[in-house]
Amino acid sequence: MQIAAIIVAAGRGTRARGPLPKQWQMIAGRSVAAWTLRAFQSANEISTIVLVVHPDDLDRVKALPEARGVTLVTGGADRAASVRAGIEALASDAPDRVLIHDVARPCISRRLIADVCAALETSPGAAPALAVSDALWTGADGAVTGARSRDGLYRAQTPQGFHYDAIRAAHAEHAGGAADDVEVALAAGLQVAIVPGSEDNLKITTPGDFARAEKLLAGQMDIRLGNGFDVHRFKDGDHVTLCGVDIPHDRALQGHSDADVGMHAVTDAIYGALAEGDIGRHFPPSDPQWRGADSAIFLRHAARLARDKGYAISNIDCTLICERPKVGPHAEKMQTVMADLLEIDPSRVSIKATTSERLGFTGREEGIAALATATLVSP
Ligand SMILES: Nc1ccn([C@@H]2O[C@H](COP(=O)(O)OP(=O)(O)OP(=O)(O)O)[C@@H](O)[C@H]2O)c(=O)n1
Ligand SMILES: C[C@](O)(CO)[C@H](O)COP(=O)(O)O
Repeated sequence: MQIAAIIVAAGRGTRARGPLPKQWQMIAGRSVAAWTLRAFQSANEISTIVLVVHPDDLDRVKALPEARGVTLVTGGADRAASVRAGIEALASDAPDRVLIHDVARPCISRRLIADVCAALETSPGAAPALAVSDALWTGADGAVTGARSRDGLYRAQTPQGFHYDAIRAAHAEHAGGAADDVEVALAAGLQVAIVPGSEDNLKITTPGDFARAEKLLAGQMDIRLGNGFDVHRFKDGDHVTLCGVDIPHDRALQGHSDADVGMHAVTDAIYGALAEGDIGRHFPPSDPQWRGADSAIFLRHAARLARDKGYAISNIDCTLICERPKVGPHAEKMQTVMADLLEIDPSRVSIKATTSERLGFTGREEGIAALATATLVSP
């Protein structure tokens, strides 16, 4: 079952005001768009993300680490046109289902995404909403002119989910002017199930909404720190592999796998932050299938585990401790290789080295040690 998410972000946020469109303004340490993307990136159900942006924002979005791996599409003159652009971008490799979400709802929870996906098992459309709980009036010129029943009235939220082919056809037929995709679906005769929404899933619309969203996101944030330490002794050989880079040397490192001591320390730091033990627990040295294994397997596994548990890797810092070989000339390549395996921006990966002033086992060149720290952030 392929479920895609379309995040519409091509609006100008005029009601929210501010120096930038609301999706590029910062709350709780990152942009509104980054928070929204992260929520969908950490949802296990979602396989593809399309971000629909304004043409003026393309450079800004390309510089956003959270936009890595996301399909970018330029939007249209109104929300519906932007949604259609997102839907058409998926057509060549059509998903089974699609969730359409406002970028301006950054406090969306993984729970709500999962609930909408689950409701699509039995309905061609599903969307979160909250029953209206205040009394409803009509008014004119600052005075109440009447009362209305609130029975059966709901406040609509996003993500609004649909079977892909059905919502694509519904949007293609619609004359325009719909407030949301549920309205488009209803016009095409699709049934839409109501999923209980959340007061926290607010849409940033006016300036006061930023503070409410900031409070919710700052409160939700779970920051985890892990450390890793590893040592491998030298043996005869002609190169060492450090942080995924082969470096010619007059010795090699001994180990059950490829003995990439730096990659092992980083992998253990991630497992540590997740309280998930260490490499030995996930890839027992007693198991012959890991003999000589490429350590990238271990690192990818740890990074995927972090994502599956809803964490983004915020940064990695690794120190290699050896007299030789010199790490400096290879550090940039190591940074790129590690960032690629971790699926994060290279600016979030630090690889450095030190000698131990010829003291101890590293000083006597009996082996290489590595020490790493990983910071994971949720949501
Ligand atoms: N041409 C448009 C207009 C809106 N949207 C998106 O639709 C969502 C809901 O719209 P709204 O909250 O009204 O955002 P803006 O149009 O940006 O705000 P405003 O109406 O205050 O200018 C937002 O995520 C917005 O970026 C879009 O993708 N393309
Ligand atoms: C889609 C929506 O968020 C559902 O509540 C809403 O209709 C968007 O309205 P806007 O006027 O475009 O902000």
